[in-house]
Amino acid sequence: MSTVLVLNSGSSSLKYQLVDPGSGEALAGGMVERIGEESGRVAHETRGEEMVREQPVADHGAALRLVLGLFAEAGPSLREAGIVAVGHRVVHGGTSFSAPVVVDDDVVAAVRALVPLAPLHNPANVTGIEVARELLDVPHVAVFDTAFFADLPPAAATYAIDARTAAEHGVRRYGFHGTSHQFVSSAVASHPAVAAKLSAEGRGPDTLRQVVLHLGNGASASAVAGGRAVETSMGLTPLEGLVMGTRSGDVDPGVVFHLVRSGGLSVDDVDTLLNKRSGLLGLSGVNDMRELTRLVRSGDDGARLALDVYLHRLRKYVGAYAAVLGGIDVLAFTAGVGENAAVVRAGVVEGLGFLGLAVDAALNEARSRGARVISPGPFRDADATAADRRSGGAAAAALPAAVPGTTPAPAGPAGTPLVMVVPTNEELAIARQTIALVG
Ligand SMILES: Nc1ncnc2c1ncn2[C@@H]1O[C@H](COP(=O)(O)OP(=O)(O)O)[C@@H](O)[C@H]1O
Ligand SMILES: CC(=O)OP(=O)(O)O
Ligand SMILES: [Mg+2]
Repeated sequence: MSTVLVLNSGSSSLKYQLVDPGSGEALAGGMVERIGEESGRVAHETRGEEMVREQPVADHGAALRLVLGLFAEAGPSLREAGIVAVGHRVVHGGTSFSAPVVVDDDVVAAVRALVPLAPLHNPANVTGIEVARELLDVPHVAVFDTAFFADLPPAAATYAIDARTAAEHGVRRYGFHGTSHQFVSSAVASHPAVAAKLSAEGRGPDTLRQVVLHLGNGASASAVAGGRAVETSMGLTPLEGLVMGTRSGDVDPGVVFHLVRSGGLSVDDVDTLLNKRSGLLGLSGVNDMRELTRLVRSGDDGARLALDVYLHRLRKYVGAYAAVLGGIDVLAFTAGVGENAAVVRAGVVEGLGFLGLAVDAALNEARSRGARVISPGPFRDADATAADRRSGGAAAAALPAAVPGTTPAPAGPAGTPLVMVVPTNEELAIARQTIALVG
């Protein structure tokens, strides 16, 4: 067996997974949280058993040493598991990287040079790579969040600001979460229900138009035409676009000038405000979608407004991307919120009936693993039908609606878009790209 250790180093966390790219199986995985804080925590899971430790973790070096210790103690042994490489998630690849690369000193220097464009993410990525190279004597591969979007059409990648200034400072739309958007859009394209739909319409896969919504703590949308990304909501940095857990997404840039000139905030203050104290957290006091929906159910007005702003932004993007694509065949939901929050999926689709989008309530609320169709109509897979039977009403209770309900468009046999839930697996995608390079 050949396995890849995948590392996703965040500013105060280290997520990891030992993956067999051949079978797709995760042999172990976990997360070190609150690195550099007074109280740290690590949870390591293997063979369905979780081992949790609460202890201070000084830095990313200490975090990785701790993780390697847990592999030795709780298994599996990295050597026996046949580790052949480490795959690193790197958030910003700038214009230097449009594909995975084997890490050497020059690559580390280039990732470090991109820190000003991703101050929240790239410093941790650099540290993670440096520490891992020291501790694990196997090839290391960097897989970039930006790569899938490296070839966006110029009209989508270009900001309408002075061209010379933009070029001088590398100002353009880069896009992020690309590993996830690529994984999900390709899972959509190879799904039997999608193949059946295209075949019924007499069309090839190169005509497939998808909108993918990656809704996690960070959130982004992409428009994918025939497998190629043609638009995405994150920009120069992962701050633009959708409303996120703690990030504002789109705001008028004038807000920044106003807060600096008249509000007495420094540029760093505004950076922190928009990245860490905005989004759902800024509007409602909580950034976790589970807590937010609980507050909405309890009648909390701030939470209701936060959810409405979140859903309004999503509907706006789906409509815009349908226009960019000249139509929509599949709307796919993924990541923590997209995969689990039926209420969010229903809330996005509500009001988009004019595009032919609709969800079947039972399918939407079924708890089911695996990629599945949740719209009504003929192109449903066996998995969805089974999920339908299993659901048995355990689904999320409907929330009080602020948006007037619209009647879903009747499901037509052909031409009607599918709404799907497609679990993302960035670790598997990184492991596969890593092994493809060094295997
Ligand atoms: N069962 C659930 N219902 C609603 N939201 C959920 C559920 N499980 C996870 N989430 C939400 O998913 C988000 C985290 O998504 P995730 O993709 O893990 O984020 P990230 O990788 O960016 O840390 C959180 O807002 C969390 O509330
Ligand atoms: C790029 C980005 O926003 O990543 P994350 O969602 O992991 O913060
Ligand atoms: Mg994520």
